Amino acid sequence: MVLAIDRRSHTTKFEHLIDTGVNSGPERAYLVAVDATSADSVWSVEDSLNELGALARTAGAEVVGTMRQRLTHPESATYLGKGRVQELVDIEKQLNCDLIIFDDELSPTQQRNLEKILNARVIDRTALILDIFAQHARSREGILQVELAQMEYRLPRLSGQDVEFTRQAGGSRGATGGVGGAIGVRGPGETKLEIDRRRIRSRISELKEDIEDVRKQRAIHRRQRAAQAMPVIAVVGYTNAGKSTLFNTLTEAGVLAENMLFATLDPVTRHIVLPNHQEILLTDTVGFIHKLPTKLIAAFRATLEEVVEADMLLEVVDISHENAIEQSETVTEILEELEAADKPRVTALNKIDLVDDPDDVDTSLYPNAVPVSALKNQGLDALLETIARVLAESMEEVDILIPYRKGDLVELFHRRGNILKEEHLEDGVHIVGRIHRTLRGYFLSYSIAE
Ligand SMILES: Nc1nc2c(ncn2[C@@H]2O[C@H](COP(=O)(O)OP(=O)(O)OP(=O)(O)O)[C@@H](O)[C@H]2O)c(=O)[nH]1
Repeated sequence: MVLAIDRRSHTTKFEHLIDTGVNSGPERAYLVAVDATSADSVWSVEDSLNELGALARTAGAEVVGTMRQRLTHPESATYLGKGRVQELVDIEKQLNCDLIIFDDELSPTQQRNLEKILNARVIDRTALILDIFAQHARSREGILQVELAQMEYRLPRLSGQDVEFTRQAGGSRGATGGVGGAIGVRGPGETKLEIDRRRIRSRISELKEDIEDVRKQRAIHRRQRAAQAMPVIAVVGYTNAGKSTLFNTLTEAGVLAENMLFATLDPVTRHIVLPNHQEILLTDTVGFIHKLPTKLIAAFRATLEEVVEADMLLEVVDISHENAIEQSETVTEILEELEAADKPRVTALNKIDLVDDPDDVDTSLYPNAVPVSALKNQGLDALLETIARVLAESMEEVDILIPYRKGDLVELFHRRGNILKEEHLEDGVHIVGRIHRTLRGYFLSYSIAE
């Protein structure tokens, strides 16, 4: 995969792993998986292959067949056993395959060995996911994060072929590859491969620095938001569950919604008001996926910090998907990795309009679940009410007397808190109510001692 500048628009774009076939028809992909599932595996190999097929189609390929082999673990040299690899050589000829896509991340050795044996291009699940992320990266932050993950993925896999990268997000600097290029000046005794490695390493450190700047910027934004003291709710969910659509419907924010995996890469935050007049910030995040490459999670740390720092999570589940439960479990596993699984959570069981019998949906399988259709605008009032209720549960009760000269604080309580009792006394407004912990500090000094 090569990064290049789109000269017409002067914006950065990625050249893709899969030829989307505008001129020549889509590339023909054959999918391969090792079935190493055990009794406690969440995903079956069929479901994993189906999903790999959806990913391949999202990237623009046509799926022409699948193969699986039952093994306790993939073979270290060639992923599949020798016999199956030989079978694959025949199949790729018969089916005229352009690509063979493996359902796990291949080690650099597996990749090299398979490339020697097979004629079609060898791609693994990680490279495919990274490619789709690259297609959907919109903001400078998203582009930087995807490029870092791609570079880290490529470094151990370099085999001495050309590495060319000609861009810097934002277009401030460019360097052309090849001998004598701005980065690629050959040092004494250096081979082409060594130069390539050195260039990638130096690009990785540049990217890390840029992403560190992004993180600092985000931390500043979070502090500014904290000063507004509105609870932050992060929208999380499996890719394609309908996060952006729900986010849009709830905020009318116009975030891109596409029927493709990973349309969302960059978090966006919007302000909404709940039915009880409480104000919250809703933040859209990146879609999760089964076998999400760990390098990608690391590269997306700046984005995922929004989830880690949120006060509550709104998980969107595509309840019409046959793997809805597996997808939700995968989301929980990733949240556990991020140490964010214990946050209060509301689940939007989305796409209920596609379910034949909505009454059959077992809402008890998900925390605080509400069936909705983000697209058809169904169930959204109930969802907002549930968010308000769950948020209230994480609020703390206060009993305060606010002097009349502090009218702004009374007003703040009206907007952000739940008032249980309010009376106007001689020396101020007496309020008994619940307020989110982020705001409690403002009112502590007005507490009425027991
Ligand atoms: N029928 C139906 N389709 C929906 C609903 N909500 C979303 N969709 C469709 O599902 C597809 C994916 O929606 P998105 O909102 O882009 O999903 P996402 O979770 O943000 O996706 P990623 O960016 O991949 O994480 C789009 O084609 C939406 O129109 C719904 O309630 N009903």
